[in-house]
Amino acid sequence: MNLREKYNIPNNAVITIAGTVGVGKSTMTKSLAKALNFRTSFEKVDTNPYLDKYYKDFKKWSFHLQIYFLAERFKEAKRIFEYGGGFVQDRSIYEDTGIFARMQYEKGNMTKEDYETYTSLFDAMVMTPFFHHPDLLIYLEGSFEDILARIKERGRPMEQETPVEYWQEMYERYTNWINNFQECPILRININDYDLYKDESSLEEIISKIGYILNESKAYKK
Ligand SMILES: Nc1ncnc2c1ncn2[C@@H]1O[C@H](COP(=O)(O)OP(=O)(O)O)[C@@H](O)[C@H]1O
Ligand SMILES: Nc1ncnc2c1ncn2[C@H]1C[C@H](O)[C@@H](COP(=O)(O)O)O1
Repeated sequence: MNLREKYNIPNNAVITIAGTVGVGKSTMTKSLAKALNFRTSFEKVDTNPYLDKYYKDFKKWSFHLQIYFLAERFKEAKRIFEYGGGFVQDRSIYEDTGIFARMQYEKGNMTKEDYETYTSLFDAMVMTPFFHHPDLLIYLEGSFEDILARIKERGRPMEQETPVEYWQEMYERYTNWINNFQECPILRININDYDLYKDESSLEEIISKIGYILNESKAYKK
């Protein structure tokens, strides 16, 4: 019996991994999908035509980048829908709107008109049949110092050159955002409580919690 069956996780479940930049979403997405035999949905970073430019000039590129991410997330939502679920997704669409777009608008790096265009496009997209809330959002959290160390260790040049205040503000926004998040069930995991590299059993513990929450929320929906 595999771990998905052992913990009674439906094979059409959609699990989204959320959390600030560098916290460990992609690493968790890969490990979890492998253990559950699910497909993965990743963000495009290396082939993103705006990301480098965005980090160099937020004001000029914020709107372009948000539209790009929104289009990508929508295509992924459609792909997940067409497969009928069974996915682990690296970052949710809610973070694009609730964290990044909002932050750049509030900092004056996106005009009111651009922000309204962006949010109306988002609202129209989530009304389509392709878009479903995830069955579970796993929120990865840790201390700001630990997360900053991971950004440094990963070493993407554009992120190294970004002032630490950007990461600090994002960290604080994430803390507020998750405390008010209500779109789907949440599992909060502290990055000090597992080690996917050295301790394989820590993933099973996470999967058992996922199974518990998914089955609880299923019972609640009945
Ligand atoms: N469980 C972990 N223990 C130690 N280092 C980790 C762990 N998960 C991720 N990392 C490291 O942290 C950095 C950021 O991880 P990544 O998964 O790319 O984060 P994200 O997708 O949230 O930006 C990478 O260098 C990765 O190797
Ligand atoms: N919606 C977004 N706006 C701005 N920047 C974003 C958005 N979504 C992701 N990003 C950036 C942050 C990182 O530099 C890369 C990849 O994110 P990660 O959290 O490392 O997976 O894209």
